[in-house]
Amino acid sequence: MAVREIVRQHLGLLAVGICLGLLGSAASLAQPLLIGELITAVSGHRSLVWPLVAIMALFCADAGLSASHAYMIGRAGENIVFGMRAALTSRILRSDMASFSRLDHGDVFTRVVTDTSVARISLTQSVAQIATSVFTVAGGLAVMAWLDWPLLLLTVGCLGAASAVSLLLARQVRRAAVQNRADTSAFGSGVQRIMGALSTVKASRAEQRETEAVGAAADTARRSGIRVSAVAAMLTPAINVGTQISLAAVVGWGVARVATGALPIADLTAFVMYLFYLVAPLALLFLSIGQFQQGRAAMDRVDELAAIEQEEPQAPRPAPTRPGPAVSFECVSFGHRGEEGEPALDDVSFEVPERGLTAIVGPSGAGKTTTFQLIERFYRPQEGTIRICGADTRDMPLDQIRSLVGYVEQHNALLRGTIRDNLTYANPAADDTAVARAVGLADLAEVVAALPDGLHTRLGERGAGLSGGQQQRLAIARTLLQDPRVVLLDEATAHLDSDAEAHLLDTITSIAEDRAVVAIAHRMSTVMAADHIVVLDSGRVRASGTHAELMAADVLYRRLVTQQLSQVPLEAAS
Ligand SMILES: Nc1ncnc2c1ncn2[C@@H]1O[C@H](COP(=O)(O)OP(=O)(O)OP(=O)(O)O)[C@@H](O)[C@H]1O
Repeated sequence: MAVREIVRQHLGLLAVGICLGLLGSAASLAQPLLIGELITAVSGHRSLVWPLVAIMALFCADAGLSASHAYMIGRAGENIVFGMRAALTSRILRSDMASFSRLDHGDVFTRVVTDTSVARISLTQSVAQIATSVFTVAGGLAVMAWLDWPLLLLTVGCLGAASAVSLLLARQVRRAAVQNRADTSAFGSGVQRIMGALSTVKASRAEQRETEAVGAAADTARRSGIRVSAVAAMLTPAINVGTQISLAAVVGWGVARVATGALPIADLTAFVMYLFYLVAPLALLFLSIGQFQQGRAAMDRVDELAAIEQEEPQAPRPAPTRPGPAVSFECVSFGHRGEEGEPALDDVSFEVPERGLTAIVGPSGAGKTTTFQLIERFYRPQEGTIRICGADTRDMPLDQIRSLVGYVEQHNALLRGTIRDNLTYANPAADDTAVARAVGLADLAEVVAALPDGLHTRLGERGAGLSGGQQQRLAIARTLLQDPRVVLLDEATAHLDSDAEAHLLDTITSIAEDRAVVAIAHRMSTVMAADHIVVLDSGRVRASGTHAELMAADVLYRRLVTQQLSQVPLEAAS
């Protein structure tokens, strides 16, 4: 949803706020007129009661209207920023994986958090300020014309020149602000990057280098920020100089006309007061135009992110499933860079039985992870058909695919929060019995019992607080709570001792008893335990069968196994 549509939803509140501001300006505008009346009453020896009562009433109305205006505008602003953030979050969560993976995540963060704030100021405070300032200035000029139009012409001449300069400056502000938004975002990306790889930075002794690199980005943002301030700072003085020149000219010529009797002193007093009243709204007008221009740069960035390609539209209803293979690939081809690039999978066909463990093995870059990504429908194949439980994934809503398939990733599978939060992430309604069963199946009961707060123990970023093997078993338990028909398991490559390895294998084989488990197998023990093995090489299915069949028939498989037995990680053999 574009920023414009979100603003449209809150236009009512914004309009009420602006109207209150305009009424407040009208109340301010009437004040010099009443003060003129007061002067006339004093010089004419008339009663001062009504002029004083009217002035006090106007002061109070002005204060009340200004406060309500500020509240309404602030409220509309918060509603708009909420709308933008909610829309962006939803667009990101439903974005097409290929499009999302091309984005700089630090920049995405800056757009969602900072640019929305900057856009809010521009869309509410600046717009309201521009409206009330234009009204006040126009109203002031109208009253001044009524008081004495020759003096008004003089004023407009002086102020017009200053306004033209200010408008030129406001355009410069926009240009400088666009650059500053980009520089701030680059700095945000740098911070995000080092936070995500702090241990690598430390292990590589790159602290000083990174301090300098991220510091340089911060300095670039500082410089462009100073440029914005420098140009914006010239806006108010430009208008002030214009008003001061007008004031000197008006007072000089006005006094001369009072002396000749062409202009009453009360009118000149009121005229000069209006001129003073115009200074602040005029300065605010150009300041707000400058601020609005800064916000437009942020709005463009919000709109750009909101336009991120979304996952394909959902099929209206679940496709019927039937007994048979849990997953089948029929002549599937797919390239991460589209049809022109090198295909990651080329004419791939294989089947995964309804129950049991299927291992996918192959050298690094063979296309194992891509196979999982296609089953989860993170990407769409360019050719061929993928079926899950007999249904063509093209006809299935994404929700149906992702509830039938559970995905246990090798890395980054856990989130900050308690162990229970992590367990129930895919099925928040799971009760304690189901949680305990999943914990038992994943062989985690002892681990959880040994923790100080059991299931309520809090984990750090990406599951910090548990070992690699425990993290993966927790991810398996989470998938089991989702009760999928197919479990995709990207087996952890980190070294596990033989006990932990045996635990993990027991877990995998026991869950494969009543569902299909497809494992990207890095360990020989998993490959040997598999009921069915698919060998991938350079994006093609090279062979498939049982361990014994493949040992007899496939030279690559034999080499992979031999190298694994001599302790070389399976995927490194090519
Ligand atoms: N996001 C991506 N953009 C472009 N190319 C990609 C992307 N992801 C993977 N590839 C390419 O697709 C091919 C298959 O990659 P994939 O990750 O599926 O291999 P893999 O067998 O899982 O490798 P590994 O065992 O090393 O993880 C590789 O040539 C890889 O360079």
